[in-house]
Amino acid sequence: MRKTYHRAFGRGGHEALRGMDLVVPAGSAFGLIGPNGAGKTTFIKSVLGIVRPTAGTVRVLGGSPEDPAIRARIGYLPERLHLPGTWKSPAFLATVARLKGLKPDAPGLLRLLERVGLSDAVDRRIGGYSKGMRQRLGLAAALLGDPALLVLDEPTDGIDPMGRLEVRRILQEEVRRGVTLFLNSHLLAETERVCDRVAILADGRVLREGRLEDLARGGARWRVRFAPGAQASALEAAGFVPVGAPASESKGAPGLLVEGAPAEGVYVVDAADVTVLNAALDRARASGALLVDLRREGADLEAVLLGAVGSPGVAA
Ligand SMILES: Nc1ncnc2c1ncn2[C@@H]1O[C@H](COP(=O)(O)OP(=O)(O)OP(=O)(O)O)[C@@H](O)[C@H]1O
Repeated sequence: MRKTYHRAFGRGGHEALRGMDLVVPAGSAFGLIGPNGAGKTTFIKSVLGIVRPTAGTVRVLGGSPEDPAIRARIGYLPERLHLPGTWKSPAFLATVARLKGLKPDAPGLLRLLERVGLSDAVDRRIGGYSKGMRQRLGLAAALLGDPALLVLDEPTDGIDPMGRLEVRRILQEEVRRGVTLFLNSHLLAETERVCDRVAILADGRVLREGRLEDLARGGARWRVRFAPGAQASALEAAGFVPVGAPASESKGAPGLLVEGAPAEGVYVVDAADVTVLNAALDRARASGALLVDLRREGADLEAVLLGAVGSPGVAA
């Protein structure tokens, strides 16, 4: 898909999307990340039929984003929310429900407001709401009618950490319900916690796309620290490789290259799943070793993003 914004009264234009190709599997929690100006909002607006691609096609929920029946199954929280300041939230939600072709049901709307943590604010005018409260109201509007697809552009913008936790809980509930979640957030920790797939967009193109496990977490390698006194030979026989040891010296895991400064009691082990990991730990414990710390090796999403788009100076 391509999108060029044409300049008024001028020639040429700005290519916001330059051949973007992306499939979001149904039922996934999909995160779109990338630097400012990458084209994320343009892509979201194309998916929603708000912006028409210059070239290419968008299919959403098996149909066209311009089909009202398809649009009715999408919940959208825009990046910039425009809310009627003199209204109260139940009236606002009732109007959004009507616009979505739903019959507003007052107790249902109050339950929804309670779900997003706004039950104490139903009698106040929206104009007096904080940024976080406005975002929560926007989320409630997006959730109206139990959409099959939730498209959220910076949903936790302006929300405090406790509020973010609440929003995350709601999004996780929705994903468990079978909703497809499409999230654009500059808070990478947010994307990491909520999403199972991620695409990195830069300069109008998808640079990387895949399961978060595969992109970010390095998957199979674990770093383990044992209490002083553990028998190194027994640990190596159990598959643990001391950090800093050249691979050739490793008996337990041939081919495993372990970089880093040698640190007493610190080892890595490759284990494809938790059963293999626990079997290795059982072998270590059987030799008398005591586990002190265990963490998965691998880059976080920030490192993956920087690796894909280069340094911030280059990426901007
Ligand atoms: N209506 C428009 N007219 C002209 N250019 C636009 C328009 N909307 C976006 N652009 C340009 O298209 C490019 C992509 O913008 P877009 O808002 O999609 O990026 P983004 O990844 O969402 O950025 P951010 O993270 O800053 O919100 C930018 O260079 C932007 O200036």
